[in-house]
Amino acid sequence: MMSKSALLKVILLGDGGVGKSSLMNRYITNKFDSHLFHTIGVEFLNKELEVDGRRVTLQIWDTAGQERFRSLRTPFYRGSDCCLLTFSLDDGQSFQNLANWKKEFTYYADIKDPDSFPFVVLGNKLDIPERQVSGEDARKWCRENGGHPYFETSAKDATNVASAFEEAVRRIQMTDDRDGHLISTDTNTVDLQRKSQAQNSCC
Ligand SMILES: Nc1nc2c(ncn2[C@@H]2O[C@H](COP(=O)(O)OP(=O)(O)OP(=O)(O)O)[C@@H](O)[C@H]2O)c(=O)[nH]1
Ligand SMILES: [Mg+2]
Repeated sequence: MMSKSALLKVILLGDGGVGKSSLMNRYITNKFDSHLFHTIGVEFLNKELEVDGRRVTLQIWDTAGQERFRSLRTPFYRGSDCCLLTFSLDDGQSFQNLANWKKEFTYYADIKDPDSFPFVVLGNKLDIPERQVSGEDARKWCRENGGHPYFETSAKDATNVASAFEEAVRRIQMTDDRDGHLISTDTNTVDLQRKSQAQNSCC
């Protein structure tokens, strides 16, 4: 039986139109729609995968980036295991807004220690030749804001999409391993008190 820790919630945040829904659709259904409607509120889809020999169910939450939908998306941030901060490489403003997205997420998800929370940054629409954001600037931002991994993706031609989601899983597993979360599951609780008593009576 799978433990609860195998269900990983990953949330996509970023300005309206940067391609969050397209990235999720590309990853889950391997399809791309060039006339996608703006998302209203949130939607989620599950995908089972294996990363580095561990089976997980990835639950991808796609949110509405437009400001007018703020109150519809923020209640769904809690319980996220990883946040994918997304911008569009042909839209400098969406890159400038990454800091606001990180702040909004940290606040509404109630993240106690943002420095150790796994964020992954995605620069999408790599297939569009007219870039407004250089890879160098994006990497610099990631370095200076917590050392986040950075991926340049294209939902249109599928570049790096699977790699980015798999990196999210890896980051969660790294954080969980470090904090020891994977040791404790619903069916197998370790009782430290009892163990120490047993050791005392034995020796
Ligand atoms: N050329 C290109 N277009 C893309 C790419 N990803 C998304 N698009 C297009 O960009 C537009 C917006 O994409 P969405 O996926 O709806 O953007 P979103 O971030 O979900 O937007 P909201 O739901 O409003 O937050 C659509 O017309 C997509 O077809 C990409 O990688 N390359
Ligand atoms: Mg959308």
